[in-house]
Amino acid sequence: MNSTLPRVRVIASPQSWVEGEALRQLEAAARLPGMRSAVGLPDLHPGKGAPVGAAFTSQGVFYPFLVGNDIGCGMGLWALDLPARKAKPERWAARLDLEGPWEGDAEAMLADAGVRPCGFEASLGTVGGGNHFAEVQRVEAVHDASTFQTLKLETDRLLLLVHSGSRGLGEHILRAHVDRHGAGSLAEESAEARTYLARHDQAVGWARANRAAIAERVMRGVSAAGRRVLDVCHNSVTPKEWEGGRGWLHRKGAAPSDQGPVVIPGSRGALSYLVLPLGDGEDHAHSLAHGAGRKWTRTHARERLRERFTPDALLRTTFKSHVVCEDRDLLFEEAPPAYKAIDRVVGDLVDAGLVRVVATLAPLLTYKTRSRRE
Ligand SMILES: Nc1nc2c(ncn2[C@@H]2O[C@H](COP(=O)(O)O)[C@@H](O)[C@H]2O)c(=O)[nH]1
Ligand SMILES: [Mn+2]
Repeated sequence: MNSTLPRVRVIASPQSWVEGEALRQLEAAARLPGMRSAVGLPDLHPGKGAPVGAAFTSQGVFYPFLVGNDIGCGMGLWALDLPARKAKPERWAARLDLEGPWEGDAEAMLADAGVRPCGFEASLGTVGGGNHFAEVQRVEAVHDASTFQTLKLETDRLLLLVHSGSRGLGEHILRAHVDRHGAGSLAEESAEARTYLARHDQAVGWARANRAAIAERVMRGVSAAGRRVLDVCHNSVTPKEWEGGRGWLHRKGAAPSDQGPVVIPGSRGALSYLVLPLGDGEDHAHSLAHGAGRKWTRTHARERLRERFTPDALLRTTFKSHVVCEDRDLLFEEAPPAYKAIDRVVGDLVDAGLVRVVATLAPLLTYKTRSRRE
C-alpha cells in the first residue's frame, strides 16, 4: 500500500450527513483480508452488509458480495431529437407503459453490448423496482458550455436518463456465489474467480443492453429518436493497475471517474448533475458519487411520508414533473425527501477537486412502474 494513501477515506464535508452505520460498514470492509483501500463517496449510506456509495481496492482476491446483486446497474443518458417546447409529460404519463416483454430484437441489442442471450431476456427492456427509473429531462442550466458542446448537446432538446441493471440475472449470479462462498473472497487465479468474472461481465453487458432497450421503449412512447450520450456502470468489480501493482476495483453505487462525463441524479424531485471528472486517481478509488444516496430507510420513508402526503400529491413534484408509479409503497419509499440533498453531494465532489459541473437537468416525467405490489 502506498503510504500516502489512507486505507479508509470518506469524501464528504461536515455539512454532508453520513450515517454512523455506513461508516462502520466501510471500515469493516476495509479490514477484510486482501483489502487495500476503501473510499466512501458523499452519497455513502448503509447497504445490506456493505455500504452503498463506496469503492474498494484489493490485491490477490476480490469480493463479489461487495458488488451486490444488481451487477452492472448504471446510468445511461440519451439526447432526444425532441424540442423541449414539444414536451407532453401529462399525456406521456397517462400512456407510457414499460411493463411486460420488450417487443424489440433482444439478440441484436445484447450483441451490441457484447453478450449472448442467457435466459433472462423476458426482463430485457423493463425498469425493475427499487430505485430504478427512466426520466425525461430538460436542460435547466449549462455551466460548462465547451464540454456541453463537445457532447453535442443542445439546450432546447430533451434528454432521457435511464437507471437500471441486470434484473434477475445479477441476483442469480450472486446467489450462486453466496451459496458456495458466503461473503468470502475469491482468489484471483482460481477457477471460481474465472467463472464468477465471466458471469459478472455477462451481467454488466446485459444491464447496458437493458438500459438501451428501456431507452428505445421510452423514445417510441414519446415519438422521439435519440442518441446515447453516455452509459456508465456503478456496481462492478474490474481489474485495475496502479503505480507499482495491480489488483481489483470494486464499485458499489460508485460512478467511474475514468470513463468521461457522468450524470449524478438526485431524486425524481431534484436536479440531476451532468459532470466532468477532473483527473482520475487511486486516492478516490477512481470513483465518484452515483446519486444523492438515501437519507431514510424505505420503512422510515413510508411511515413519515404517509403522514404528510396523499399518494396523488406524490405524483407531481416541486418541478411540476409527472410521476408514473402505481406501486403505492414504492411511491412513498422513493419520494424526494427520502434522499440526501444532491447539491451538497455534488458540491463535495467539486470542493474535493474531482468534478466540474457541465449542466443541470430537471425532471419532466419519471417512470417507475405500472405494476401494483400485492
Ligand atoms: N432523477 C432521479 N433520481 C433518482 C430517482 N430515484 C433514485 N434516484 C437517485 O438515483 C440514485 C440511484 O441509487 P442506486 O443505489 O439504486 O443505484 C439514488 O441514490 C438517487 O439519488 C428518480 O426517480 N429520479
Ligand atoms: Mn443502481
